[in-house]
Amino acid sequence: MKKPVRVAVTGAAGQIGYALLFRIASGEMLGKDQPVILQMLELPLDKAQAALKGVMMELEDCAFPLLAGMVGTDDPRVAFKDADVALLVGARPRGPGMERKDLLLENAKIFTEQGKALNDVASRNVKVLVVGNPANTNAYIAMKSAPDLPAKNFTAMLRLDHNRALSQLAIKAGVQVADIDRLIVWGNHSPTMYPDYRFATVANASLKDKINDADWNANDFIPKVGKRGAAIIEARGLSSAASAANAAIDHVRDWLLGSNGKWVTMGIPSDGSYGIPKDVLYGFPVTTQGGEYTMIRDLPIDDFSRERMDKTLAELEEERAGVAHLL
Ligand SMILES: NC(=O)C1=CN([C@@H]2O[C@H](COP(=O)(O)OP(=O)(O)OC[C@H]3O[C@@H](n4cnc5c(N)ncnc54)[C@H](O)[C@@H]3O)[C@@H](O)[C@H]2O)C=CC1
Ligand SMILES: O=C([O-])CC(=O)C(=O)O
Repeated sequence: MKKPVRVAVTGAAGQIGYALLFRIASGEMLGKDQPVILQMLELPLDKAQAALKGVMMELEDCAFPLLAGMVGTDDPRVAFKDADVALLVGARPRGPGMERKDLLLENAKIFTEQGKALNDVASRNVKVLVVGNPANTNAYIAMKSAPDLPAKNFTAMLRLDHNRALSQLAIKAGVQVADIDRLIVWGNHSPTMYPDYRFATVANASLKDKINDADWNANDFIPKVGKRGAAIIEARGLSSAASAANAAIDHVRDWLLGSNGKWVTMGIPSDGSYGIPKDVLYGFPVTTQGGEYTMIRDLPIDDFSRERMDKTLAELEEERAGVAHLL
């Protein structure tokens, strides 16, 4: 029997938590032979803690053979103690009359505190995925608040955008999702993101040549992927949850177990590549192996792409400036 992996999940009683925890406990994230200990954080409010208790009762009722232990808490230092993986899902949602700036500042407080707690008590090689919005900037704040941990271990979730783009491309080209490789989503997890299939292949042929529709790319595909989150809210009255949990599982599974040469998108701190300033948490194409990711470098960037990559960068720089005084 392998040694259990400690997985911390914040916002554990929320929508995404409910779609995520059961799949982690069943082995879909770390493998069907890998025991896990779930360390779940919720707000110190009676309602949130009661809901968390209910989720833990249901986890118990599943009798998952791989679930080696559970902790439910309102204290980040308990939730992150010795954590090998931390999924930071809980965040402050936008309230009535709240400006984007207020939302940033409220979340900055949460992610400063959680970054510090990770710095103090998590495994020295903890792999962090930030899902809670604004995900890139929250990940940046947590990274800056954890100076003793490797900066490269702080990532933001662009995988839902990547998966959304994959499905739209497969529908348009009449091909299977599984046959598409080399897709990228550059930038921020926001409508400014740039899904880019210039290098994408399907069965080793160019997907762009197969689609051959620049107007669809600019006026249909890019805005549709960018605004998909809003379209789900409009349709469901609630934001994406099962698909977000699924993307979180894909992100961590590929990071830890490898992408087998496939390109995947991760929000990672820039090393200065592609003119993205160092440390900006930006969606980049990577391959993964043995718990490490490697950025795909030196891809040619045309004018159309440069303009979009700079626009999403400008938004991230603005978010970063808005919280700079707290870091
Ligand atoms: N990066 C991405 O692709 C996506 C990100 N999201 C974001 O994920 C976040 C969670 O979404 P849902 O689960 O639908 O929201 P939700 O509101 O259903 O659940 C969030 C949970 O987090 C808890 N929480 C809030 N602050 C916390 C804190 N400081 N510590 C611990 N727990 C805390 C709340 O009590 C709540 O139970 C939101 O910020 C949402 O915008 C959602 C979909 C996709
Ligand atoms: O827009 C939201 O609140 C949820 C989200 O990030 C998405 O679905 O991409």
